[in-house]
Amino acid sequence: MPKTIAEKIFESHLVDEPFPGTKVLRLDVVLCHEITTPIAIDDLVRRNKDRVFDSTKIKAVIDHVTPSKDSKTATQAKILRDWARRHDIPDFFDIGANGVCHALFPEKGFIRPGYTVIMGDSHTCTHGAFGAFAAGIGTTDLEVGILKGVCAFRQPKTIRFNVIGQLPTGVYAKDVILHIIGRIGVNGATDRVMEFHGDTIAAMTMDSRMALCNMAIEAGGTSGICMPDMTTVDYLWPFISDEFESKEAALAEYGKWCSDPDASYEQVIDIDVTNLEPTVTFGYKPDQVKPVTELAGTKVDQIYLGSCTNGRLEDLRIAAGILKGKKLAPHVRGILSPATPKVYQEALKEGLMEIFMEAGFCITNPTCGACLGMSNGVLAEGEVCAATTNRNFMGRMGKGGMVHLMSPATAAASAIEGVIADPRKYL
Ligand SMILES: CC(C)[C@H](C(=O)O)[C@@H](O)C(=O)O
Ligand code: SF4
Repeated sequence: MPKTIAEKIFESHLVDEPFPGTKVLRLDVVLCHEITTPIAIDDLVRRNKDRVFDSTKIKAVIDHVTPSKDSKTATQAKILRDWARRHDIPDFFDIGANGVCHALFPEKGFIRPGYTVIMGDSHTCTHGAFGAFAAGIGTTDLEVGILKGVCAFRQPKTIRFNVIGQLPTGVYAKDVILHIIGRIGVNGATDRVMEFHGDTIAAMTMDSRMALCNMAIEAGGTSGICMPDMTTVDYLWPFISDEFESKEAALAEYGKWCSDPDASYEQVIDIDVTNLEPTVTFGYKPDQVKPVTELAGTKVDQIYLGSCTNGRLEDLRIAAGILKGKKLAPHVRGILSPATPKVYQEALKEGLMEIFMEAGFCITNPTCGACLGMSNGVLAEGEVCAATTNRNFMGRMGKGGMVHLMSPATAAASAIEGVIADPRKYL
């Protein structure tokens, strides 16, 4: 019987089916950060179950608030740090080596096609860019995952998105996903896998595919998934070259995880991007989107470049390309949080950081930072931020603050003008 990628992954990882439709899957990796994991750790300790199923399959990072800003966040970091040391978790990333989880873990080669991945974080769907089934889960599931290396899921239904056409100049993966969310709504894919196909996706880099899959959850999606292809293999090659004789051999193996051409879907949605415009949110829900031309001129106080959506090297290159030789508008603050130390270093080497600094940006260490309004750029009441992040909920970046989600290009153009601006005139 033809199968979708999620069906193949479910079948190959099935451990138990305690109730019809509820599948207990073996986990390939359990990812952890310092906001949600300490709650699970404390509970496991309290119940005398302070164990881990396999320390090599657990990856942990302090990323949300780092360096810690107060006693509470310092304690959260300490609980995670002590736990990682206690259990000899080899892949633990502390200050100096840390970065935003959904950028750092793929960059380290921890995610592979066909994997099952969980994390106590809603943007875990990002990792589906590699052809993995990756889902954000709650504390109880995280505890079970840490302890037993399994997680129970309902067999998800899949919505297939056929994305076709060449992206116009100034239009990126972020615009595509904002457009999709705008079209199907914040509940449009609730409890569904969002499968991305088509020549537009095939032409995307892994950085772009991660930006795309990252926001599946903003439409309610459990996981966003792209089919593994040569782009996936190229990205992973430094980590897998010992396992395969050639890239073609790796592709042959990973290609097994692609959905069968005649697999059945709950829904198929066709998206032609040929005439897509740079897209920006205007409200407090990620599905409230408009073409940038309709929002151009909206005054902003802060520009934020970063996050697990758009804090990768490709994003910094795009923004720097627009900002080169230009300055921030006088009334605007610019904050850049590179997603990982590697992104930071590469951007330095390429001269991108100089461009940002010359433009007047403040560059922070790699962190979630302002994205969730906990540090490094919280907005004051009534302030407006043009952000490359993924959530515009009321108060997300600070009480009474307003967030407009957009691509790094649109954010860079807005930085120059001090109002939401169309990036196409700079390209
Ligand atoms: C802190 C964490 C639980 C949260 C999430 O799961 O999404 C955060 O990453 C966010 O983006 O709001
Ligand atoms: S960058 Fe933002 S959205 Fe991503 S994990 Fe961190 S807080 Fe959540």
